[in-house]
Amino acid sequence: MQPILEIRHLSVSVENKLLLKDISLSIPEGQTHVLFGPNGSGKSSLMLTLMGFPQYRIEEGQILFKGKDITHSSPSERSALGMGIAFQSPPAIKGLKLENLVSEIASRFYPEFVLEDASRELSMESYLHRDVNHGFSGGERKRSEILQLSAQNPDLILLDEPESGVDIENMKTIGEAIRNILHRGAREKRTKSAFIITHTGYILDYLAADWGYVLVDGQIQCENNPYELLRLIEINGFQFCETCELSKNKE
Ligand SMILES: Nc1ncnc2c1ncn2[C@@H]1O[C@H](COP(=O)(O)OP(=O)(O)OP(=O)(O)O)[C@@H](O)[C@H]1O
Repeated sequence: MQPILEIRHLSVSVENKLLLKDISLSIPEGQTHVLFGPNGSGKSSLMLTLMGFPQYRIEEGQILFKGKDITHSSPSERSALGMGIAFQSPPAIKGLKLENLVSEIASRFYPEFVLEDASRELSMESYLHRDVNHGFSGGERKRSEILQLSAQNPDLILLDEPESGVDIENMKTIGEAIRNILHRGAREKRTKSAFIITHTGYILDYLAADWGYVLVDGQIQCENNPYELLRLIEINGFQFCETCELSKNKE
């Protein structure tokens, strides 16, 4: 089956500093893959590169989405093709009501979206009239991000640390909402796909993750079952990658 996302030998720089080195991976349609790695290893940079943010300069390699070469496509072209992202630290937008933003997203991407149901699911009803993320707490910003993703209904969901700043109760709300987006329309076709950055792995309690990678210093050090990788990281830290038997990349 054709992968929904394929990254081939991708190297990326920001401000003349090489951040990502020779990254190759492939996410089959319907699968959820996970990206682990220490702070500053380049995880967010990879997500933002995938979404097409122009400050991330592609030095080498290719990104294919649904078989189409999107290496040089704009973020709006990528979202039109079915790619969506929830940021690690979503920005506030003064003067734009959350309800108007979400309705606009739904009208462009997913007209079947029912704002009332989705905002109830995420306990966001009382935030709809407020400016997007303005004065929102960390957890409220995350729920606002997932509401926007829900209205976009993308085929590939990029999630940058969905747990950060979220309490345990809200983690359940967010985890279940993400799972519902992934399974939406599952009767007609396969589950949607996701690529998720996580430090704690809490989100993995709500999703069935298929594969995981450990990124260290801009390179994928090893890859394998994500639950096993998380267990090893918890016990040994990221150093285990250097000698790990799980590595598929090593000669
Ligand atoms: N736009 C940018 N301009 C300058 N430096 C950048 C930019 N984006 C990323 N970097 C640098 O690239 C490195 C990797 O950052 P990145 O945010 O991708 O790491 P990360 O693995 O997501 O870290 P964390 O787990 O702390 O979120 C960092 O040293 C960061 O300062």
